[in-house]
Amino acid sequence: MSIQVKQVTKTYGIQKALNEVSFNIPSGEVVGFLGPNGAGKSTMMKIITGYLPPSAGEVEVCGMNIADNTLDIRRKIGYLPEHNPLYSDMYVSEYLSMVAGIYHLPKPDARIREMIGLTGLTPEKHKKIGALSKGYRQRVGLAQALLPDPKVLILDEPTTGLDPNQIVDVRELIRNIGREKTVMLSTHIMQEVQAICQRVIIINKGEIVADNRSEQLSASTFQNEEIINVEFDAPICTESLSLQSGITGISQHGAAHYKITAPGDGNDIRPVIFKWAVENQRVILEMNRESRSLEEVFHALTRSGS
Ligand SMILES: Nc1ncnc2c1ncn2[C@@H]1O[C@H](COP(=O)(O)OP(=O)(O)OP(=O)(O)O)[C@@H](O)[C@H]1O
Repeated sequence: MSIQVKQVTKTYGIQKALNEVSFNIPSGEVVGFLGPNGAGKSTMMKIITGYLPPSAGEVEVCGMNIADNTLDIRRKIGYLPEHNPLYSDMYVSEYLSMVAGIYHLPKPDARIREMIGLTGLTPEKHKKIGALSKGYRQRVGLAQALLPDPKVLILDEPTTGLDPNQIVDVRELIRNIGREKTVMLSTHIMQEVQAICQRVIIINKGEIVADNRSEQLSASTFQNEEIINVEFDAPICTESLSLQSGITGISQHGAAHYKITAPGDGNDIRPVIFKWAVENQRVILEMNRESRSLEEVFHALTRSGS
């Protein structure tokens, strides 16, 4: 197991930022850590990387307890904090040399060249960091996080503030890195999770509210409801259809287009709709199960009051 978080609580004065949070991340998994503002994402990431101690609970990274092995663990973790702290007066190569020195890397020049290539910094490597665009500064942050060849990469909102082209590039970079390393990334962007992550953990008000494979999250969240979209050849009598067993609701969307709801109990409602259409001389032009977007899942799990 790469990361084991056991019953972690963190309080800042009277503010409880994390409340008995537990999860495990196996080696090689790319996990999206989602939550609204103030949910506790950055706090959790700072605790995993050893920059903040938990108030209670334990964290193990690569089998080592963070409280007893903070320095060893920092060598195993690459960390890109939310506000990527860089020295704007340093040149890209100079900054990466300094980071390599901190880690006592055996062949720093070769490794720096490799990371500059991997993160696409080659055309900008002779510039001062202060002269770089935000996207390239983010790449410098990723390059420093990757320099010691960490087993685990923790990325706090890695694409925030980037333009759409830079977002695509940095996502592609993270996807490639995720083939070899355990990656945990926080984000507010749902498409980012769908594009990069195999698994999603959603945190709200300091507590985990969902933890599932990306593709299963929707079904597990909306397990008590299924929606079928049906387009008939002409408007139908909804009262008649709603009397069929298993149908809990019908709403009209367009001339002959309906959303039909049924309990998500594993019973397929589509044959019932089909049979009703035949008996009532209606033709079904299109029928499909609606898949809920990750946005809807996020909203359902984290809207205020939940
Ligand atoms: N140093 C601190 N002192 C006091 N309270 C803090 C401190 N750091 C964070 N908090 C509080 O803890 C809670 C969790 O904050 P955290 O930064 O972990 O959330 P987040 O999910 O990363 O939010 P965002 O998406 O806005 O970055 C918030 O209510 C925040 O105000």
